[in-house]
Amino acid sequence: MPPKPLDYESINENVKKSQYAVRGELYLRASELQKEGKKIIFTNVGNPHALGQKPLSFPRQVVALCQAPFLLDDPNVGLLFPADAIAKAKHYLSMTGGGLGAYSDSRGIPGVRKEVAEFIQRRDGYPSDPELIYLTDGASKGVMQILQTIIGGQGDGILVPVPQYPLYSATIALLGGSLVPYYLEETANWGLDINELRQSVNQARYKGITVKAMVIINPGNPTGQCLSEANLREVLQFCFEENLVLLGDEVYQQNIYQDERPFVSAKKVLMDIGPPLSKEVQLISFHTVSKGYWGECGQRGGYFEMTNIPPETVDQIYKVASISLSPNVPAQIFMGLMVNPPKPGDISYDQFVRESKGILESLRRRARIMTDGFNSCRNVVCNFTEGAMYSFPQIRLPPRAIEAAKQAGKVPDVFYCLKLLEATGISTVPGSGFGQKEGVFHLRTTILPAEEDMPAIMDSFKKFNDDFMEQYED
Ligand SMILES: Cc1ncc(COP(=O)(O)O)c(CN[C@@H]2CONC2=O)c1O
Repeated sequence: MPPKPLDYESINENVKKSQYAVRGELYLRASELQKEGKKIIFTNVGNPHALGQKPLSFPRQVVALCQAPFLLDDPNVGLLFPADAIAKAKHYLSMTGGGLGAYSDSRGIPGVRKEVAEFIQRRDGYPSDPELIYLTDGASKGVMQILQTIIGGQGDGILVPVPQYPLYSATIALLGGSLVPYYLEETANWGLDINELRQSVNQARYKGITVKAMVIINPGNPTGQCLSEANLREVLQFCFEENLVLLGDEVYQQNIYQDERPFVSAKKVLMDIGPPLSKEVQLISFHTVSKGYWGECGQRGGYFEMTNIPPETVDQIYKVASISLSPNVPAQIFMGLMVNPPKPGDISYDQFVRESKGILESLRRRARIMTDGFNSCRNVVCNFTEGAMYSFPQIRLPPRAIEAAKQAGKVPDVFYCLKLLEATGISTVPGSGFGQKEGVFHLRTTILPAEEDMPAIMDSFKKFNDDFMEQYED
């Protein structure tokens, strides 16, 4: 009997090649332990609401009214919802062709795309065209669609930072393309070195790979570094010289925990540079409602903006977007609300600022608590989380621990993270899931556990780690 079409040996080899560690072996083991009744702290995913963060009130009020427009006809609606939420709900409902249950335009609701363009203009000080902004089911789907547009086969290479967020490595594998790594320098606070970039591109070309794009994740995941304007100018100049499209993953642009390097978009720096680059360099910028102080991961709202992309290519991207009919409509409203939040003088403005500021200030404190906690541990060093939502400490494993991992048939940092999980219930992602230099080991955790729980979590980690090092050190 020949293998059936969906027998393992029959399925697409690219599917088998793709890996996504954020919900990989550690997550699966943690889920098993949870089922057995062990208390697990899931810090593997940047999923703020799953770790207790409360949603912002205003967006939920607006979307609740959009989901249940009959409430707007209730004479008591004003007793439960502020007037500006009611007005906003009517504003978005008027944009949908039939409410949240109807498909929207495959590129997203034009009115929301216009609000995204206006946000980008306010942020960067340069024009943004709503026709070149597509709303997507989370930034993930936008990234996947653009990579699909670029990668035609094994010969097409994508420059990806290492450590990287495995959406990129997994999607490149799925599409049968080639990942071309450029290593971030941990000792330079995960700095990006143009010479390293050039070397990676040359090595790839030597192997016959056509490097077509470069990914930057700014702020970084898992590394948390924020790129300076100078870094971005170097990167854009590099893309211009090497004929690369720049994919600017900027989903953490609201998550900034230091004042030295505030977020600046690749779009703004490109426009600041001026011609020829500002007219020539192709740039796709991504954003989401999943991060920042919104953390609305489950809503699945995102966008990408296209800069210097030829109309005939935009038409192809539109055609492919049409295959999926419509991005999810409630999430488009969340996106509209994110880029166009309550303004000074609005009834909900004070509450919105209080809630959002509170979340961001707490994240900044938690970034510091976690970094300092890791740096107080034996054989652990950790760069400060300048941005994003993660801490990525280096774990200096003694040779006997590496040997024990080998005996257990595990990659060293997987071995360490499994021991950590079993001992403390802290569920992390091994650094090997993000890529790292040979012989250097890390783990990624989020800075999302509740602030009041953070000291106890760090104490629990320190006890485990120092006992582990005691056990395996010579
Ligand atoms: C750099 C980066 N880009 C895109 C995404 C996708 O976001 P959407 O929710 O908009 O699709 C994530 C999600 N971060 C994952 C999710 O949680 N932990 C992570 O590392 C991310 O970290």
